[in-house]
Amino acid sequence: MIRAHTTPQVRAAEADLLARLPEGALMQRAATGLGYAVLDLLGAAYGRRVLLLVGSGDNGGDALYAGALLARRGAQVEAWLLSSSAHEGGVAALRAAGGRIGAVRPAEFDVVVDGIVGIGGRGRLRPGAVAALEAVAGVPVVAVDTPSGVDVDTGEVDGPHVTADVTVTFGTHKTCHLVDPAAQACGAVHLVDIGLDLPEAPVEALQAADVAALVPRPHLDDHKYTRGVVGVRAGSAAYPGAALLSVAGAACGLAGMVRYDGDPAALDLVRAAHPEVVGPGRVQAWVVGSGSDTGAEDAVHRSVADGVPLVVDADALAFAALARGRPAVLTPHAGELARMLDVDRAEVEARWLEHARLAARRYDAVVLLKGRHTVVARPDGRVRVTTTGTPWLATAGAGDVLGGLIGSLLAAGLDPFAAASVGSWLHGAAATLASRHGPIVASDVAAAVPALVATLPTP
Ligand SMILES: NC(=O)C1=CN([C@@H]2O[C@H](COP(=O)(O)OP(=O)(O)OC[C@H]3O[C@@H](n4cnc5c(N)ncnc54)[C@H](OP(=O)(O)O)[C@@H]3O)[C@@H](O)[C@H]2O)[C@@H](O)CC1
Ligand SMILES: Nc1ncnc2c1ncn2[C@@H]1O[C@H](COP(=O)(O)OP(=O)(O)O)[C@@H](O)[C@H]1O
Ligand SMILES: [K+]
Repeated sequence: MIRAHTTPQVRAAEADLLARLPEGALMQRAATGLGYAVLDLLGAAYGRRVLLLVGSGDNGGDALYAGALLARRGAQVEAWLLSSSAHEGGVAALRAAGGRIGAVRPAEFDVVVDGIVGIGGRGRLRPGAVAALEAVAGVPVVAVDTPSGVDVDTGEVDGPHVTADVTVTFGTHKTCHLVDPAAQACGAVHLVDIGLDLPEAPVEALQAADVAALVPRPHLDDHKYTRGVVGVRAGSAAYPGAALLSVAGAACGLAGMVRYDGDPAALDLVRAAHPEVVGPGRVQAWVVGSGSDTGAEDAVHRSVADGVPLVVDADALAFAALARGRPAVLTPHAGELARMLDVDRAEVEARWLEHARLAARRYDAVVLLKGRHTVVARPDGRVRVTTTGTPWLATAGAGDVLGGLIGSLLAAGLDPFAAASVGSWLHGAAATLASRHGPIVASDVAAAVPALVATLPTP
C-alpha cells in the first residue's frame, strides 16, 4: 500500500524522531537518498552539471547536502539561492565539497534540483522562484520532497509550479504525489525511508499485493451462488451497447453468475455475446444506470428496494439520492459529479479530492470519481486513489465496463470501498495490459481482466 500522510502528521512524526536522533541526522538521511536518486538519473556524477534551486528552508537544505554529495563525486554543482537566507550547514557543506554558490547560466545544466520549497510552502510561488523556473525551462528536474508550487495536502495547483521528471520524497508519500493535478507534476515518485513512525493515512493507493489480498477467489467448496450473483440493469433499446459493456465488466469471472434485467432486445444481444448470462432473478448486487435512458429512475428504485449493494452509474446518478445510506458505489466522471453537486466541471477538475469527499458525505455512499487518477472516497473522508491505467483508457464505454466489474466484486462480498478501489485498480491495470502502449476499446479492457487477475501475486 502507498500511504499519503498530511503535513501535520509528518511534522509530528518528524518531531518525535528528531528528539531521538543526533542533530542533522534526519536531513542527512533525506539528502543521501536524494543525492543517489539524482545520480541514478544522471547515470554518473563526474563532469555532470547540476543546478540547485535553493529556498530558505530545510527543503533547500536537503538540496544543498545532496549537491555536496554529488560534488564530492565529481559533479559540477552550483546553487542558486532564491532567498536572502539559506540552510547554513548545507551552504557550508556544498562549499567544502567544491560546489559553487552564486551567478549561474541555467541553459548549461544536465539536471535541476528543485529545493525551493517542500512541505513548508504557503500560497503561490514567489516571483523570484517563478523567474528561476522560467530560466531553467527544458532542463530535467528532480523535485525535493514535492514539486514546488503545488499544494501538498490537497493535490491542487494554483499558479506556476515545478513539473518534475522525478520527485524524491521522504518518510511517506503526500497527497500531492497521488491526487491530480499535482500528481501529474511529480513525474516518477521515489520514497526515501527516513524512519518516521506514522499513524493511519487518510489517503492511500492500492498496490498489486493489496489487490491480490482483497480480490475474491473461489474456495474449494464454493458453487456459483456462494460466489455471488451480480445483476445488471443497464442499456435500453436506444443504447444496447451499454448493456453489452456493463455485462462484459460484470462477466469477468469474479462473481459466480451474471443476470441481465433490462430491455428484451438488448437481452438478445447480451445472450449472443455472453451465453453464460441469465435473465432476471435474485442477486447479491445490482449495477444500475449506464445507457438506461428513461428507465434509470425505475431501475434505481427497484434495485434499492432489493436491499442489496449497488453500483449507480451514468443516467442513474441523477437518482443517486435514492441510494443514500445504502451500501452503494456511485461512479461519476467529473461532469456527472459536477451535476450531482451543482458546481462547474472545472471546479471538480481543479479540486478532485475535495469534491469526491463532499459527494461521499452528501450522498452518504462511496463515491468513485473517474479520471486519470480516479479518487474513491468514503463518507468518513477516507480516500483511495487509483494509479493504474493508461490514457488509452479514455475511450467510450470504459466506464460501463468499470461499473460491471465493481458490481461483480460487490456481489462476491467486498464492501463498497474495497469493491470500488479494487475494481478501479483492476480496470486500469487491465487497460495497460490490453493496450501495450497502443489503442484499445472498452471491450478489450474487460477481456484482459481474467489474465490480469491470474498474474496477481498469491497472497
Ligand atoms: N518532515 C520531515 O520529516 C523531513 C523534512 N525534510 C525536509 O524539510 C522540508 C520542510 O522544510 P521547512 O519546514 O523548512 O519548509 P520548506 O518546505 O523548506 O519551506 C519553508 C520556506 O519556504 C519559503 N516559502 C514558503 N512558501 C513559499 C512560496 N510560496 N514561494 C517561495 N518560498 C516559499 C519560506 O521562506 P520565508 O517566508 O522565510 O522567506 C519558508 O521559510 C521538507 O519538505 C523536506 O524537504 C528533510 O530534510 C528531513 C525530514
Ligand atoms: N487520461 C486518462 N488516463 C487514464 N484513464 C482515464 C483517463 N481519462 C479517463 N480515464 C478512465 O477512463 C474511463 C472512462 O469512463 P467514462 O468517462 O465513464 O466513459 P464512458 O461513459 O464512455 O464509459 C474511466 O475509468 C476513467 O477513469
Ligand atoms: K521542492
